[in-house]
Amino acid sequence: MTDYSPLGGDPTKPLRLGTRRSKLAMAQSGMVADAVREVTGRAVELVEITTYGDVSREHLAQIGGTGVFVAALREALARGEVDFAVHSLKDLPTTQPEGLVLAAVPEREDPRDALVARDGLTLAQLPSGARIGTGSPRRMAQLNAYARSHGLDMETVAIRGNVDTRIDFVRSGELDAVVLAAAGLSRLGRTGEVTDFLSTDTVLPAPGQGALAIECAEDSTELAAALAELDDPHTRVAVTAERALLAALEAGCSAPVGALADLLADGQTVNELRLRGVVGSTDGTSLVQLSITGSVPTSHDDAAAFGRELASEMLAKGAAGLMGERAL
Ligand SMILES: NCc1[nH]cc(CCC(=O)O)c1CC(=O)O
Repeated sequence: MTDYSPLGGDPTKPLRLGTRRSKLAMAQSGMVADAVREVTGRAVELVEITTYGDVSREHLAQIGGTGVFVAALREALARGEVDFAVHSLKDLPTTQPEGLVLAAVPEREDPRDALVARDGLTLAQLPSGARIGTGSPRRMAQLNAYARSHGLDMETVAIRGNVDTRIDFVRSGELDAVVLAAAGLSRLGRTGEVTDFLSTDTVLPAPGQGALAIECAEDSTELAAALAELDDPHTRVAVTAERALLAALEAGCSAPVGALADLLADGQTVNELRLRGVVGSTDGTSLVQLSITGSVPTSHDDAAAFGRELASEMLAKGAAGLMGERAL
């Protein structure tokens, strides 16, 4: 595919966007397709690709955690079957494979986790004995730590599945609440079902949560340049710092690691970046939670250094010992 340039050649040919087939992935890809049509003036067609993460009923962690949703899309890219692919950034492994580039990270949606509980309950209103469903060790660790510090007797229950499956646990009365990414619900037009947007002081999201990643082959230089118009520099800086933290902790997307970089503004001027990180045991008995603030990084390397610095401070406080239980 060395001299294959999707933006050159026949302009009547649609650009092929590789996507997972879940409702959420299709919604995300549809939004990106619209934006790409706008910036390129080209037709964009969605090519659905089934990934192992979509067909397996096993818990994500058991089938290898990091990257199960991503591998099949990348293979299709590498084989030249699609021109570009859209991923949820939080599902992307932190190492960039040879030959592929992260052409754009568009403006991030709400990064917070959201509670969908019975009877409109907020986290603070959940009664003792409440059962909360989540398959994420990161969410478990922080929810259990919250319960402990508030003297609440809550139980986190391991579940997995798509958005409908997870919300059905609440509808059916099997669970009192489930926790999902607010961004996913928003892209599906379902924020109305959220009963509480969880404060990032209580639950830090996964690194990159709420952001999308648009990836293409490195040698599709014209396409990469066109896609770069969809890049949001502030989001890019934030997620670069968050993912460098994750990488330096040597953790994957199923590790109990939360991170969020905020740009702090003084009036209209963005002048500082705050990066918060957390790692915890899933039972919530121990959490290492730290934050650093500094001037806004002006390069990819500076943003990554920001993440590595927080990681080394967390490791000095015992973070490594809390990631032993990879997965559930
Ligand atoms: N791990 C699955 C996954 N990957 C991305 C999202 C939501 C969208 C996003 O974070 O951008 C979800 C679902 C969830 O965590 O509820």
